[in-house]
Amino acid sequence: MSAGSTTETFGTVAVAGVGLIGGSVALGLRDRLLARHIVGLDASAQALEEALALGVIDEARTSPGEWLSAADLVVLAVPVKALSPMARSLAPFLSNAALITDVGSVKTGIAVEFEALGVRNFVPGHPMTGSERGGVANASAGLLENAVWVLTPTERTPLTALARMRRLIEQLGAAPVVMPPDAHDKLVATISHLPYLASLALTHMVARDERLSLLAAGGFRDLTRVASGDPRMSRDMVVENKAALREALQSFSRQLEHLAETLDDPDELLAAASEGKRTRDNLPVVKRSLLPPKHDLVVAVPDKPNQIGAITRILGEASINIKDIEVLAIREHGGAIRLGLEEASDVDRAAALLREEGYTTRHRG
Ligand SMILES: NC(=O)c1ccc[n+]([C@@H]2O[C@H](COP(=O)([O-])OP(=O)(O)OC[C@H]3O[C@@H](n4cnc5c(N)ncnc54)[C@H](O)[C@@H]3O)[C@@H](O)[C@H]2O)c1
Ligand SMILES: O=C(O)C(=O)C[C@]1(C(=O)O)C=C[C@@H](O)C=C1
Repeated sequence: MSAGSTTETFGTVAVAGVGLIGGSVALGLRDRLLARHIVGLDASAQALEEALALGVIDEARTSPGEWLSAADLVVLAVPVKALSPMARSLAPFLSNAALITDVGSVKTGIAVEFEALGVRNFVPGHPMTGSERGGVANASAGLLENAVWVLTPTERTPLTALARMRRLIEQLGAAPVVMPPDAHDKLVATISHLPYLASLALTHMVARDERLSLLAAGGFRDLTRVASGDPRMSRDMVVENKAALREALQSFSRQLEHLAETLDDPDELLAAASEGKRTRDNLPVVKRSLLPPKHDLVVAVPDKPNQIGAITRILGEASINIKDIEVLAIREHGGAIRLGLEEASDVDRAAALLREEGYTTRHRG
C-alpha cells in the first residue's frame, strides 16, 4: 500500500474455509483487483478442487504451514465451531504485518482467542448476508455488495488494523458497522438466530401432516427458507450464542402470546398488523433489494426458444441496464416476464424498442 492512499491491494491472501462466504470474499477481492494471489486452505479436497476450477483461488492448501507467512491478508471463513481450532493452527505461521479477520456468525470469544495467541492485527467480522446454500459453487462477489458487515474490535484491537479492515469492506462494496462483540451477539440472536429456530418450529408443524406440505405456498416458503441451511453448521451457530438466544426466545414467546390475545380484539390486531407492515416495508435490506414498481416493465413472451436472450440483447444494445428479471407466468402459448429497470425513463425506451420487435409490453405500478 502506498502511504496515504485510500485503497489497499494485497499481495497474497489466504482464505481458510473456501465455502460460500470465504469464496465470496475471494471473488470480491478478485473482481475489484484487490489481491494478486489467493490461496485457499480447506479441510475438503473437493471444496479446493471446485474453488480452483471456478477460478476463485489460485492455489490450494490442505494444512497451515510456513507458506502462510507470505500472506498479508488472512480471512477465516470456516464454521463457527472450527474458528478457534483454526486460529490456534494458523497462529504460529502468521506474519506480524498481516491483517487477520474472520466472518463467523458469533463474535464473543474469537478475539480473545487470537489475543491469547499473541496475534496482532486481528479484527473480528461478520458480514450480514448469506444464503441457505453453502459451498463455493454458490459463492459470488455480489453476495457482499451493499451488505452490512459488522466489526467487533476489543480494546486491544489496533486502530490501524480496524481502519484497514473498514477500508477493505468498503472496497468490497459493503458497509462496515462497528460494535462490541457482546452487543453483536445479542442483536444477531434476535435478527438471525431466532428466525432460524422459528423456521424449524414452522417446518416441524408441517411435517406432521402431508396435506400441509401440499398446501404450502410462497408465504410459508419465504418464512422457512433458512431451515434449508446446513443442519450441523446452523446448530453450532445457535448453540454458540445460546445465552442471548434464550432471551430472544422468551421475548418471541411473549409476542406470540400477545398476538393470540389480540384475536379477540380486532382493533388491537389491526394495530399490530399495521406496525408489522411498516417495520417490514422499511427494513433497509428490503428497500435495498426492491425496485420501485414504476421501474417495472412486463413483457409478454411467445413460447419460442431464446426469448430471454433476445430481450436482453435488444436492451443491452441500447445500454439499458436490467437490474432484476422475474418469470411471472408460463402458459401453453407463452408467458410473461417482469424486467426491473434502473431508471424510470428506461421503461419507456425499453417498451418502444421491444414493441418495434413485435413484443407486447405493459408498465406495472
Ligand atoms: N452461510 C451464511 O449465510 C453465513 C453468513 C455470514 C457468515 N457466515 C459464517 O461464515 C462461515 C462459513 O460459512 P459458509 O456458509 O461459508 O460455510 P460453507 O459450508 O459454505 O463453507 C465452509 C468451508 O469450510 C471448510 N471447513 C470446515 N471445517 C474446516 C476445518 N476444520 N478446517 C478447514 N476447513 C474447514 C468446509 O470444507 C467448507 O469449504 C461460518 O463461520 C458462518 O458462521 C455464514
Ligand atoms: O440466508 C440469508 O439470506 C442470510 O442472510 C443468512 C444469515 C441470516 O439469515 O441472518 C445467516 C447467518 C449469518 O450469520 C448471516 C446471515
